Amino acid sequence: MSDILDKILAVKKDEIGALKKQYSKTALQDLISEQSAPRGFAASLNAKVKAGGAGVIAEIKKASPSKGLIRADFDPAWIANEYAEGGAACLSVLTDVQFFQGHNDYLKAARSACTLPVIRKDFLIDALQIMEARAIGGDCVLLIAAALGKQQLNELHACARELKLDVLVEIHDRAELDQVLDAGLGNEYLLGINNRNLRTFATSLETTLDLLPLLPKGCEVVTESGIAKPDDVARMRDSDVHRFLIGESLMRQPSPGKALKDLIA
Ligand SMILES: O=P(O)(O)OC[C@@H](O)[C@@H](O)c1c[nH]c2ccccc12
Repeated sequence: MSDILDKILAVKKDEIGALKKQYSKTALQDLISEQSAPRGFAASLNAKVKAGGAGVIAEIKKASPSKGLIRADFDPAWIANEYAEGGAACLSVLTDVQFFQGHNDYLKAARSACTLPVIRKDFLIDALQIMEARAIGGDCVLLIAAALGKQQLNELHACARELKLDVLVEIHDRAELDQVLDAGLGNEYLLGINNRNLRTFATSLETTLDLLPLLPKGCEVVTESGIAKPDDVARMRDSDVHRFLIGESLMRQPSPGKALKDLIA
């Protein structure tokens, strides 16, 4: 039986086919050369943590396959400003159209509206999509271990670094952690632990807490998904996890910025 991740990846393969028809590598390189230098994504996140705060990647997400429509009143530029004022270190913008009702234009709008660095949140399995991420103004890309083999992970990471993009590598369990550690990425990446299983949608903060003892020393870990209450943040920070990726709980509030402030106060 094919699960949601398989379904998404099948659509991505079609999208990559279309992208290849639309842009040659040189055409994308031309678009990239028109972009300003990426804003330091990891640096912004780490600066908040160094200063003793929570480093939050605040997510701009209209809908998801597990929750359906999350926010009807959806203005990415306005939300980006809310998040910036609420103390976010970085933004995450969903660009997947079919499953998350995202768009590349939402990333452009959010990034132009503020000075925060932005991660392109999508299912990236081809170098062309990494180039596209840079061409639309992304500062960081997500690489999902569950969607990639070791060698692909290594190649896409190298491609991103060459384009001066930061990388968030996402895992969900021990096997994926081993896969990432074996992929030979050096230490130039943020390690995201997704508390949500992308195949079943089951979400538990224990996912992060259980994997912590297995992580290499000095690993810059980001806990992702299901963070909804100040107590969730406190629990993580008590376990020395200071970087967060938070979407839904903020997007559901009338003022996402105020919600962020309250969450990390
Ligand atoms: O809305 P939440 O539960 O706060 O989760 C945000 C983020 O972690 C989630 O959107 C996410 C994590 N990894 C992903 C991979 C693809 C799409 C989405 C995601």
